[in-house]
Amino acid sequence: AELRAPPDKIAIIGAGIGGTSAAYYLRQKFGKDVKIDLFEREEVGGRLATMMVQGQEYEAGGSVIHPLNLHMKRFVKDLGLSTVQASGGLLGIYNGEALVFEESNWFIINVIKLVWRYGFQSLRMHMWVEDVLDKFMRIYRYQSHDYAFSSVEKLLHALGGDDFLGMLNRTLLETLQKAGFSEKFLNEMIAPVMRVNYGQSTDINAFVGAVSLSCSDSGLWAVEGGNKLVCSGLLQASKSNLISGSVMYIEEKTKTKHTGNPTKMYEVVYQIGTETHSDFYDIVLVATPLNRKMSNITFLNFDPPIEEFHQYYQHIVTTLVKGELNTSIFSSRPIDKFGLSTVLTTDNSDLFINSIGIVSSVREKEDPEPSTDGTYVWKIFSQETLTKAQILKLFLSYDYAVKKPWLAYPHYKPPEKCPSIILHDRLYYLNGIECAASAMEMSAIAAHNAALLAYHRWNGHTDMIDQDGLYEKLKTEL
Ligand SMILES: Cc1cc2nc3c(=O)[nH]c(=O)nc-3n(C[C@H](O)[C@H](O)[C@H](O)COP(=O)(O)OP(=O)(O)OC[C@H]3O[C@@H](n4cnc5c(N)ncnc54)[C@H](O)[C@@H]3O)c2cc1C
Ligand SMILES: CC(C)=CCC/C(C)=C/CC/C(C)=C/CSC[C@H](N)C(=O)O
Repeated sequence: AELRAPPDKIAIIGAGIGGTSAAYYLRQKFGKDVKIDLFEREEVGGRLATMMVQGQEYEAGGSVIHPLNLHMKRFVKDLGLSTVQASGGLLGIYNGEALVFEESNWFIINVIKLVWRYGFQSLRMHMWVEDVLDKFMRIYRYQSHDYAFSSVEKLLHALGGDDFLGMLNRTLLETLQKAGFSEKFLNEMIAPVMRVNYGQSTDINAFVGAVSLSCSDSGLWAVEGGNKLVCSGLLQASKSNLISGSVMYIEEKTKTKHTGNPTKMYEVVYQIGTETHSDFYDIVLVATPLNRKMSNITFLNFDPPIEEFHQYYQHIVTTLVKGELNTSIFSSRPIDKFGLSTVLTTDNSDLFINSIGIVSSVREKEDPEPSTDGTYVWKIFSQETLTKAQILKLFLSYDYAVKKPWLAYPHYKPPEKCPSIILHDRLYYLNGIECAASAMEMSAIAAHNAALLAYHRWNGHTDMIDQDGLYEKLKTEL
């Protein structure tokens, strides 16, 4: 197909995994001559961030990556980074009175325990998640053939039709109830996984529920040295220009280019310290959640106006504590026989935490060495900031407790209506995909899609956008 001259300048707002992977894909599509500016007002990495304590670094935000997250896998390979395993250790589930489930070191014992308590529901649940993941994986084939989608809904529909898209409109609870799962299994096994991963219960949409349950698969991994290294690596590999400033306004204006032609461009107004600057761009990608609390970007004088997004993001606190766990909260067994390295909680546990688990530093290849003094570094997720009294309830003694609050991911409340990807002619929004599910891979998928969409729309390749029947069409192609 005919190609128009590439754009001169592209702006990306936000240098998290979404923004940096967008830079990477835009460079692949538009070539070396396009100037790409990447705006970041805090740290490169965004919600991929580490906390440094006593000379050791730990993941504080996005920490685990699924073995089938193929974009993340590809980035790590292309950037020459190394991986570490991100799961391990034994898991327990606490309901406020007792541990209702305790994992054993022996696979067969776990199977017997699960079948004894829940019949074959655990197996059926894995099959349900696998079915969702199978359809989800179709996106990689579509994207490798350069197909793009103009909305999150169209993207999800292309993966598995009405039923797949319909998962956004149903809660996980109603979906699994309809599929015959028992109240006991939902309360004791499913809700705790939703609490640790998304700070909510089974009231979230069924798609993000499946994504969350996929975290129970084996083979979860992380990037050695910290997941945020992917972002700095992509920034460098894409040869983009990092502008450490905060974007305040975006406005469409007519500019006369060097060719002498009046051209519609976007003026991006940003602040570095107390100084205000501005620059003009042909294409703009917004790679941060658009709401007042998280990005505070105003779209000036657009006709029709660009809608304001009010999606509420879940407040979650990550706390790292080095100390000796007060195991008597969870179990009457002697402390040296506790053996669990993660405890999840049920909705009615009446405990002030969602989860607690031993963490390894970002450089540890294996599980932490057995401790000689009974102390480990524990990562706690809670809805609110933990008080000293609460920490003292959880630990017999502790060396330190460091906290990081997040507006972590959307508060899911199906039916979900996802924000538009195309905000204006050449102005794109990536983070609407989080209304389906928030995860590193989801941002990378949104970034690839936005780069393809921007490229095809720039060149007028409408046949590469929102194609029906892609699955059937690509079945016979390599
Ligand atoms: C505690 C926690 C645990 C998580 N665990 C996992 C996990 O284990 N696995 C997983 O896959 N996902 C996990 N996630 C989700 C995952 O981290 C996010 O989905 C993903 O990192 C989002 O990336 P992003 O680039 O889209 O957004 P962000 O990382 O939020 O990036 C947006 C960037 O834009 C910048 N910005 C905002 N406004 C402006 C402005 N006006 N001007 C300039 N810059 C601006 C911000 O500073 C930020 O750096 C977790 C998230 C949290 C918070
Ligand atoms: C997108 C697909 C198919 C899979 C992604 C699965 C995945 C890794 C989801 C992560 C969900 C999430 C927000 C987890 C937060 S907590 C993670 C972990 N338990 C921790 O201790 O940090």
